[in-house]
Amino acid sequence: MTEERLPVRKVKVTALCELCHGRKAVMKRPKNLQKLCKECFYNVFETEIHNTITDAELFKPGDVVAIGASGGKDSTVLASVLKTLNERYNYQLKLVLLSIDEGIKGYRDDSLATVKRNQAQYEMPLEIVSYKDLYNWSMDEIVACAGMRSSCTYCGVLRRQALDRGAAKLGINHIVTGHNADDVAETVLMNILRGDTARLEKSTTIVTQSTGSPIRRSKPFKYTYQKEIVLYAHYKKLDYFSTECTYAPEAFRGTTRELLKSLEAIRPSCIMDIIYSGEHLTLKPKKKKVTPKYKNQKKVNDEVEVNADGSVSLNKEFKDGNRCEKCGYLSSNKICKACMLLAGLEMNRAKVSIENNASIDGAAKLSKTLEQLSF
Ligand SMILES: Nc1ncnc2c1ncn2[C@@H]1O[C@H](COP(=O)(O)OP(=O)(O)OP(=O)(O)O)[C@@H](O)[C@H]1O
Repeated sequence: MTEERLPVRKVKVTALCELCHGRKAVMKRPKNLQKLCKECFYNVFETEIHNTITDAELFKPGDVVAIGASGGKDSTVLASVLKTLNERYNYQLKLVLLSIDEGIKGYRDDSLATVKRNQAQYEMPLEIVSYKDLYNWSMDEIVACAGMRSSCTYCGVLRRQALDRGAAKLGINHIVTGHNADDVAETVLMNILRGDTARLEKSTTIVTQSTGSPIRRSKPFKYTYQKEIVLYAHYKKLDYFSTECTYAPEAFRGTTRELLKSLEAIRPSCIMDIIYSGEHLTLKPKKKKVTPKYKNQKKVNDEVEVNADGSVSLNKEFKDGNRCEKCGYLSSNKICKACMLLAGLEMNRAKVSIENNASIDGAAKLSKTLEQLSF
């Protein structure tokens, strides 16, 4: 996520807070340009998140909830606000920090140091799960093998499963993430621009769950502006890590983000308006699948269906609770997405190793390597 300058609009020193009418206003609230003092800002910011949580009935007393903690501003503010609300409204939650170490030198190692400090500051247990341990690949190795272009695709799929596995290891079935209103609006816009109606339908859902997984994910910041998260972290002096990921952000998302920022500058409410539009979109019912013309004509390849993302689904008898044939983790597909990507990487690594060996020792070494290959 692009790090931005502190989004405080200048307010005349004499202006009073429009909520308490007693204290001096120190900012114009990014969401609606209301002039507020610090205390009233904290209050509306936290109360809106509390309302999101209660309206969507995200938690129930006694829940153990894992906070996806990257050390960045969103998840750090999320940990801080959830701790505050849990105490203020007696949610009776047990909060745990769950971090994924993707293995990105100079980035994730530093941000994990922040999460470790947060662990002490917020008095929450911390679990760290690494790509290297789970998949035997770090992101640095993946990029060295597959290049920068698709790094976000690999990282997204692997992180999703890593978070699920980390939560499962702790016996937790609810993960909250710091995805905010800007992220949600950006996703709606991106799916409209791509004509991706299947994803568009789901892009504003506050609670999601992968097929086959018992673990729910939710976004308590669904209606929280990124600029307000930055302001809150700044005024509260929260300890967070603010460096960009070493690898390039997904190009199309980056462009959509810029578009959204330009729109927000002209009309701050457009972030909420896009989310509202996404929530109220009604899509045409999907066309029914074409069935074979003749009763006795058997569908070719009845057992297996290849999905748009390259993964393979079994026929309808393959139900939730099934496991990936390669890694054994829960998956509604025969081979889970992570294993599909990793298999592609292994093939690439083998290819690179063949090419390297060929240049050193020539054809004899190449045929020897080929004999050893098994996919
Ligand atoms: N390495 C990680 N470990 C645990 N959770 C993560 C990790 N990376 C991302 N997340 C979760 O996913 C959310 C969105 O991640 P994204 O990569 O979009 O970063 P971001 O918007 O900059 O968030 P943050 O400021 O929290 O880093 C984060 O707020 C966090 O809850």
